[in-house]
Amino acid sequence: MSNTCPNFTRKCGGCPLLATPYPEQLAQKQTRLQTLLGKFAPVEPVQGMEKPWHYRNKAIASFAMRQGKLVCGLYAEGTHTVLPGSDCLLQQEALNRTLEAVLQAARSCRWTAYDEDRGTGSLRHVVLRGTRKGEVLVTLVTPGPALPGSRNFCAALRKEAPWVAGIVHNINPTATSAVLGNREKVLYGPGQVLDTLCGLRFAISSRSFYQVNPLQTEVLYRTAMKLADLSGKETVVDAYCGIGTIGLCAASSSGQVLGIERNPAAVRDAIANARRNGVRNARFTCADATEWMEQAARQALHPDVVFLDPPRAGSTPACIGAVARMAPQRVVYVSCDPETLARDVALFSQKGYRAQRFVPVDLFPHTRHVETIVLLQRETL
Ligand SMILES: C[S@@+](CC[C@H](N)C(=O)[O-])C[C@H]1O[C@@H](n2cnc3c(N)ncnc32)[C@H](O)[C@@H]1O
Repeated sequence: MSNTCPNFTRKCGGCPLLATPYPEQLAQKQTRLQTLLGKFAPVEPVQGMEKPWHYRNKAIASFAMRQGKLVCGLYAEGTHTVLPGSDCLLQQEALNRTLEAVLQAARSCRWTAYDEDRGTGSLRHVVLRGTRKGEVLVTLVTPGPALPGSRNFCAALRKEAPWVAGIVHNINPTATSAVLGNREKVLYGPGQVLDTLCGLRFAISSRSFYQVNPLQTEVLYRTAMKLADLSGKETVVDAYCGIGTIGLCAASSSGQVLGIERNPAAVRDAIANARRNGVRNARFTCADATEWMEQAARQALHPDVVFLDPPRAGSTPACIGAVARMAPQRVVYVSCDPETLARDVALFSQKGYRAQRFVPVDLFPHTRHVETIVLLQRETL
């Protein structure tokens, strides 16, 4: 497929590698990983996608006014200038169609874009979460709680886009770059959508972390399970667990799973996801991963396997130190940033954990990002 994205020349910045053939993108990622991680253990070939298009299940678009008309689209890179359009090559096609339908429904309600300087208008952003079945959760973000005509909006949107399974109104009065605020009101449906990963069903709400590429996430999680090599008896910690996906995938092959996550909405989703899937041996706690690990180490918890899947910034020296004091046989570290992974693997090796192999999975074609899993094995002294 050729680069036919109009925003590529207008520079939304979402896919900087679009002009590079996909095999060449994978080769570049491989070289970078080899340079950063090859000194610790073998780096396996990056597992790419057969069809690296329309994989993203999440879209964030912003509203603006152009010649008196409401428009919606991505920001031009590093700016707050909206590039109108809904034809992204990375987003699921259902999300592109939904963006167009949201815009039409908002125009039919005569809504206008929020103007930060004048404090006028109502619409800031729209966030879409899609499932593999093609259902979509729509979250409209406004600066205040008033959204007159929201019933008409829901009716118009549902008519245009019957696959929309939920509509949420999020209120974000802050002047920061955060898209979503803390207050929400469900306008239509259950306020979340259900997706299937590795045979389990997961509810996703607007504010929870959920991997953006479901096909490749299955490759990632299956690899993580293989590296964890669970026998059915182990105590497993899933740190930075989000909505519980990794821990719940591990639960049927573990004795017990303890999931740790800082975002309360994600923890609520994780608990509901365990119930939804009939998982009885998983518990989820809302806590900072470092604080939880330090306390667990003080209480002499001895997990057999620890999964770590931190955000881009990686884990912390204190968290890694506490994990090492608990002395699990295996640590399976899932990372979306090779630089912080290299830093943390070096820390683990000082604490007696040897990297066995790195398995990279390309969750983000046409971007510079790549996901990598490493198995760290405790060395016997
Ligand atoms: C890369 S996501 C991984 C989520 C999950 N494992 C998955 O595959 O969907 C990282 C998660 O860590 C959470 N997080 C970030 N900092 C944290 C911290 N200090 N303690 C606990 N959780 C944290 C985020 O809210 C997010 O859900």
